[in-house]
Amino acid sequence: MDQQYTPLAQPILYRILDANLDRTREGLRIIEEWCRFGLNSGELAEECKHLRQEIARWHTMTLRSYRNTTDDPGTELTHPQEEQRSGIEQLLQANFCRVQEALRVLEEYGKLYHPEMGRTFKQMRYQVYTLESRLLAHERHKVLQNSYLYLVTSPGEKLFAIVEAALQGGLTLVQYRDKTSNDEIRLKTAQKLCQLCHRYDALFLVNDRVDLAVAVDADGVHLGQDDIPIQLARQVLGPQRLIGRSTHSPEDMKRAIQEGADYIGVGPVYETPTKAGKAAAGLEYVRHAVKNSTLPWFAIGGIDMNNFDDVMATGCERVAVVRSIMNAEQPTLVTQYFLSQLHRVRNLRTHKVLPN
Ligand SMILES: Cc1ncc(COP(=O)(O)OP(=O)(O)O)c(N)n1
Ligand SMILES: Cc1nc(C(=O)O)sc1CCOP(=O)(O)O
Ligand SMILES: [Mg+2]
Repeated sequence: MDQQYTPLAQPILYRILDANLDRTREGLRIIEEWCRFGLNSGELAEECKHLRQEIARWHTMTLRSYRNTTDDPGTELTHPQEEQRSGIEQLLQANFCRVQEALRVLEEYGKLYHPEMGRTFKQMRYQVYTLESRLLAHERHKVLQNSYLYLVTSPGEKLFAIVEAALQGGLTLVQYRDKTSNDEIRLKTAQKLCQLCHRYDALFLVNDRVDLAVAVDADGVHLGQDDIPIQLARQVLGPQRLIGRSTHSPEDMKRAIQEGADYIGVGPVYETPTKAGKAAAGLEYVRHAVKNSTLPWFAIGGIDMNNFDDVMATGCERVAVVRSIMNAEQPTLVTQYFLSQLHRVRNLRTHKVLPN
């Protein structure tokens, strides 16, 4: 592999290759740690390890012997953003970016070193793009699986303050729902909410609007029965974003599962002014979901602290609310209350104190 290209370029070329082989291995190691300890995904961790091993094969003693860290001006160059990360998502994104850039360098300069190197690193760059997509999808599904409370927002002056207060209370799933504003406002609001949610490592979905979800790089979209088909939304959003579907009957549920939704809404449990004129599907439909839903599902519609125990008595384990949090005097406390009750019921069921 240590084939000489031109005597003059060799030390420079070797230093470039050494530095970028190091960069890819380090970046992949950081990603691998998250796959292993954060996501508990042996499969993804194994893929990172495999890539690192493949890279190590090219990182020969000869290339390493050209390293000269003391004279490298690049070691002093850091960007302020490198010193702070707002959350795991940003940390992963920064490291994927670093790995992909370094792979591109290896692909180009590698051509001057060995004909096989350019091809290998080109292939690896595409493998890393796919890994990034799979990891993102895995990450989103994992947060969804662990989310038991879902806040669906309503417009208002205190929107951002309320959502942040709920996030501080431990909320991990937020849907932006605004049926009245114009698109300019919707876009700006969705952008801000998306950033806010991601700062707290919470998922951010957009109600109805696939285009807005893509525009702000949201984690997914929530579609009603009258919105576009799931297959079409999937084509636009790709496999790594989440798609939720409202269901109001056993037939809706069956169809949403068949069509590939990632989660469903089950309701309205009670009649609610938030969706005035819509008849309640009732607790009977919630019981149907307990027995039949193979997807994560959220009971929604008129749920508050007073009727929460009745909803949970059906066997339900996830709820979505609008007014209970958006109209609360203390959204952090209400969020904490819901989350602690949802956790308590799950614990009692696990220990068979309550029936499943
Ligand atoms: C979690 C969740 N479930 C159901 C709905 C209702 O969606 P949809 O039927 O599309 O009605 P609108 O919200 O668009 O009025 C939801 N938004 N979220
Ligand atoms: C937006 C929405 N969708 C529903 C459904 O059943 O699909 S019920 C609902 C409104 C939920 O608001 P609140 O918590 O204020 O009652
Ligand atoms: Mg809708």
